[in-house]
Amino acid sequence: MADPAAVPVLTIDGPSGSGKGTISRLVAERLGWRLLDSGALYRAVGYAAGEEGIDLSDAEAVTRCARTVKIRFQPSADGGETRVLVNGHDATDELRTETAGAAASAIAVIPSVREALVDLQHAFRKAPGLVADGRDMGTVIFPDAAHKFFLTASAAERAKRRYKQLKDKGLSVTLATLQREIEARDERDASRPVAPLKPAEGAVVIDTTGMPIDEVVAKVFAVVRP
Ligand SMILES: Nc1ncnc2c1ncn2[C@@H]1O[C@H](COP(=O)(O)OP(=O)(O)O)[C@@H](O)[C@H]1O
Ligand SMILES: Nc1ccn([C@H]2C[C@H](O)[C@@H](COP(=O)(O)OP(=O)(O)O)O2)c(=O)n1
Repeated sequence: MADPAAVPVLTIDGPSGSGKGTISRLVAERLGWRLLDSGALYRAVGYAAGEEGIDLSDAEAVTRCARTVKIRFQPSADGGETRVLVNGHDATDELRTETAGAAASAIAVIPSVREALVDLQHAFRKAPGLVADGRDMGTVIFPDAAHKFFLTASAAERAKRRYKQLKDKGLSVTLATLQREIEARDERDASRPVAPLKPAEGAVVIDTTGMPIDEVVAKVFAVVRP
């Protein structure tokens, strides 16, 4: 079997709404590489735990859930959004809400939950390459990645982006609440002792405030040069 460590990885970390998912998808498409949306795994565990009636601060029960939950990414038949199946149920719509983001952030502070998801994340590393998006892709999960990026943008701009995204999907949200939730999540993700949100050593930091998506992609490819 080919050595997974020989498969190139490009990591894109950053806070909520910085554009990680969008940029990762575009970069992976252009390189013809696989994609790992690690945030979806944490969201899925938070969701599955909630479905089982588990208190999200019960580290033991949430860890058991993280070890047993079945998460499957299913490309949509019409080329649209990838569906996320959690224990066989299509939970894509539930997972995109800010409630699911907050639940993911809450269970992500539990070290044994993070450990339970490591092998699953490493399994995405398959030829010809992987683009991995999250909080600790460059620092913890793929420290040997060839290219590491960290996207940021002002909290106000990230809240505006998320507001538009959720409104477009028909969800009822307010800008002020979203900005508060995003700032609370930033604070928790960046201050936790294990795998906190921070740029990996040597990561290229891109402040995307006021920068169009194609320009961010161009900045990535200025470094990667396919
Ligand atoms: N540079 C950008 N300028 C404007 N909008 C952006 C930019 N990057 C992403 N977006 C939009 O912001 C929203 C959140 O982006 P997303 O990629 O989901 O962020 P993240 O994965 O970091 O939470 C999406 O609707 C996306 O289209
Ligand atoms: N690699 C990761 C990815 C996500 N998390 C946690 C922390 C985040 O607030 C939640 C949700 O992450 P996700 O990337 O889906 O959220 P955003 O799209 O950035 O809003 O999961 C993590 O701890 N480590």
